[in-house]
Amino acid sequence: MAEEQMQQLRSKATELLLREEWEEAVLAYCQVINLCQDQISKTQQHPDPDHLSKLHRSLCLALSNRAEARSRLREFALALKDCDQALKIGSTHFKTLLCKGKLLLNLNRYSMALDCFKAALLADPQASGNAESLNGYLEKCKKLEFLSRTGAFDLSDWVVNGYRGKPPELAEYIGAVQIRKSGISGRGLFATKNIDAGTLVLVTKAIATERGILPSEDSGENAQLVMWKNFIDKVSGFVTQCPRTCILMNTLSTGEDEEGLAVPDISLFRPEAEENSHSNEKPDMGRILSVLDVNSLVEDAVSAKVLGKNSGYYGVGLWLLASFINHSCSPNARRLHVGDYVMVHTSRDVKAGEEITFTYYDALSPFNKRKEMTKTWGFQCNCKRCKFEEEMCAKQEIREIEIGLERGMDMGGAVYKLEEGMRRWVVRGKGKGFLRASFWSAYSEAYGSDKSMKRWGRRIPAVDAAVDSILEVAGSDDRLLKVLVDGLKKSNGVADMERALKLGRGVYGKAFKKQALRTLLELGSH
Ligand SMILES: C[S@@+](CC[C@H](N)C(=O)[O-])C[C@H]1O[C@@H](n2cnc3c(N)ncnc32)[C@H](O)[C@@H]1O
Repeated sequence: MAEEQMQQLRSKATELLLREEWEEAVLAYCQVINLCQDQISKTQQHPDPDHLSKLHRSLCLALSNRAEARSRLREFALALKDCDQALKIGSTHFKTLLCKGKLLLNLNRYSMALDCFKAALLADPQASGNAESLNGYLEKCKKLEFLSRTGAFDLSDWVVNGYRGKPPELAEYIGAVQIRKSGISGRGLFATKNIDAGTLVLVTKAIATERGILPSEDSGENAQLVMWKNFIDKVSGFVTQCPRTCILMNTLSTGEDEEGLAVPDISLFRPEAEENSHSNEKPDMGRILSVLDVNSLVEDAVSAKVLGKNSGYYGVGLWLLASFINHSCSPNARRLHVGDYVMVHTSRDVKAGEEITFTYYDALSPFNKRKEMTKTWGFQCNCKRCKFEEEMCAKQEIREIEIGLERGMDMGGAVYKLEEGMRRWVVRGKGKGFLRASFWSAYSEAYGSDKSMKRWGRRIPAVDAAVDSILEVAGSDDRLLKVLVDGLKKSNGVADMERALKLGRGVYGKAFKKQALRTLLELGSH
């Protein structure tokens, strides 16, 4: 009687699994598992000595199938628990090892996933007819584990081929950085050694992203609200399913009392970090909302580039480790979005011990405008440039230039007035770069206008000198790059190509060979 019932339940569960009705399949397998466990506890009374091992086999398979269904529902933690329980019964159960490997791979735990796939191959060298896919997983794990260890990403072919096909496989990577207390606010990310411009400091996959095309009516505000709601749902769903993500989310700032926050060890964010699944940290919805408010990033921002399929969309996401990067108006890093990954690289040379920063808003704008923008972000910028410019911007001439620019003043004249002012106020070194960055729009317009250059060209600095001084304090930026690239195009590439490529590396990072970088800069292949 019980055997018949078991048979029926098993058939029903298998059918649901085959029909890919995952939620129903989970429920059906729960019944099979309960029945198996119940029978196992009563087996002493059974006449057939093989009965117990049969029941164990059934239980192992049911747990394995429930794990598969749960993994499709993205209930990763529960699926992993099922796998572990199944492997306790049959440590070489092929299907379970394969499922566990895939789950670990999904959670970016490459070495552990590799161990599972290797064990699966050992358990069944024919891979139950799945040899091709098992070998595929083994290769993928090895490659991702290598990338994660070395950071040797290369997106060149994909770029040169016009982003055709899927973006290349990326992996979690942490470069020469650590989390420390920051002089800017709370915690920040710091270089542990000297780093060249364009070097990757981290690559990480989003906890969740939400993308859409914003309609032009009401400037897409309603669509943005709907997206934001979907995004919150995705994040909270994932945090509820995955205890590790919950623990990591709880290390992020809510914007309140940042000075009192603990400094987590960066190794916590490494893919091979110990799982502390016994932790009973629970997601708190109010906290999640504040964390998202403070740490979410918009893909298409001034300090970012979006490559490939997601470039036509408005996208928002949460990338855990990137959330420790503070804003500076004198940034030294930028980010690149590829699929659900963010790649953060330095945009100028960085010294050991220096804080890694990018801009949350446009750093090539005047102090007062930046001050307004920080208000929408809910903080007051404490960076060195703001401290310097706060004093400078009290000067009457600077105010006059700001007002003049708003009223359509001749840009060459504005640049001349600022340069004269800096000479009189004895502004030196970085100070010049700071103020030129603030009024970059005037400089770029003046340099781009023949009329303006005819009148002011001899009295204002050469374009190279202005660009260099801004680069030194604000790192590479598209707009600085554009001036150089336009110059290169005008001179048919006779001008300094190496210099443009160096700047290009600051904007795009070093994951591109020369030819790909030229494609990105739209310079063809000279
Ligand atoms: C994404 S978090 C950056 C990491 C954060 N400092 C922490 O300890 O987790 C953003 C928050 O950091 C603070 N912050 C970032 N840049 C800042 C700056 N330049 N000046 C003042 N506060 C800043 C603000 O409180 C902001 O809401």
